[in-house]
Amino acid sequence: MSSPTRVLVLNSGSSSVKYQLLDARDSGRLATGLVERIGERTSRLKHTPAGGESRERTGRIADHEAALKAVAEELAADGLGLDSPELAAIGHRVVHGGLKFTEPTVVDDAVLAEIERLVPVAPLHNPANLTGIRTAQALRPDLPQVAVFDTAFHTTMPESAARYAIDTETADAHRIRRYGFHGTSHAYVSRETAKLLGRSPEEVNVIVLHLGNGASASAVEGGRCVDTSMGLTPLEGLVMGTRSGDMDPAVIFHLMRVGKMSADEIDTLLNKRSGLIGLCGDNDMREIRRRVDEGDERARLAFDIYIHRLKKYIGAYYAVLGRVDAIAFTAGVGENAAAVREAAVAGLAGLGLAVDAERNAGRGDGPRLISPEGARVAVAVVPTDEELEIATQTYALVGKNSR
Ligand SMILES: Nc1ncnc2c1ncn2[C@@H]1O[C@H](COP(=O)(O)OP(=O)(O)O)[C@@H](O)[C@H]1O
Ligand SMILES: CC(=O)OP(=O)(O)O
Ligand SMILES: [Mg+2]
Repeated sequence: MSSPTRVLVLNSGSSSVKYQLLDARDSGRLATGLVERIGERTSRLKHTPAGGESRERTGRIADHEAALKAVAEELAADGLGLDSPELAAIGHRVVHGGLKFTEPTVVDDAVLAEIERLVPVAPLHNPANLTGIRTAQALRPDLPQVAVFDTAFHTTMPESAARYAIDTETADAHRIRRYGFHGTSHAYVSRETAKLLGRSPEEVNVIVLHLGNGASASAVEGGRCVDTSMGLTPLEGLVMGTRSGDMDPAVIFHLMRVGKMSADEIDTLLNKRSGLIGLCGDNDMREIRRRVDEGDERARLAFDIYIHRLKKYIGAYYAVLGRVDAIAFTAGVGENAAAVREAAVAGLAGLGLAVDAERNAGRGDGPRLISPEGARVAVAVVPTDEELEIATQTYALVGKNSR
């Protein structure tokens, strides 16, 4: 038999698991799916086999281990079970890899220990990633498990961008620096943007705006990341669905001293009850736009704060790069919310930035330009595909190791 070519990719979030089974030879998808609201009574698993009808399971799925077992059952029902000899590896998105992991890595006990050590700086993400890996190991102990790190793409940032201006000894003692996240997406989208322009990644400077529930911006110079908006943890930077992004760090001391809140309470406040949901009670951009259109003032202000921050990062990264060839909008909000894209570049004609209203309102599956004909800077919608990128990297590593 020829060597196996299929890769199962697991993207385990704090309360969700996204997965895809792909054939690495042709990037073809055999099945995709999502488990949402893990741990709640209203959990939902949606499984879609390639070319077939989607199936749904509802009802409580207690934890990530149960979620993965349910995923394995759904795959088995399509004859794509984890016991398949055609499976070459399982690829995992791991959010925090610190500075150690600059490349995709086959998981062993030392790698697991390092991911565990980084839990305090990625408390929403790394624990779920670990459970995903351990459950997959238990289901297929013979298969290579490959970790693909969100932080890897950002390890090229110069020290001037990566360091905070705090006491160096203290920073070094606690490994405090800016790591950046969503790197797999920033890498993929910046390359796809170059392709859209008909140029090689080395030739172009791109600002990537990854706007999902978590959101981050990056400045990519000739294919290398030179700055990004998330820092030690995925809390810094843009306004997000439930996270505050940038603010004066003294807000924390004030809440401790005057608000009598504990560190854990403030952590929860800033990570889970801030951002759009803290500002207006909704974190879904569709709902916020609907409310704005109805004249809701709180939703309007939340939207304006979100856009103001985004615009500041566009300006900052324009300055960091000096020359910008393209701005790429990606992830759930970036790919779908025309109103966000329009507002983010409104008034920036002086920087060569504009969107064409008709192009911006249009839809399409692949990467597309939304700037006017002949614009100095291309503005584009470039769908991200973290799962495909993880599968490609996983297969490249496993293939290399087996040769
Ligand atoms: N049609 C749409 N219009 C506006 N926003 C959308 C649309 N579809 C999805 N979104 C936004 O995308 C977000 C999810 O993005 P996604 O990249 O899937 O996030 P994550 O990977 O962090 O879960 C949702 O919270 C929602 O606000
Ligand atoms: C790192 C991060 O914020 O990831 P997500 O957007 O999936 O929450
Ligand atoms: Mg995401």
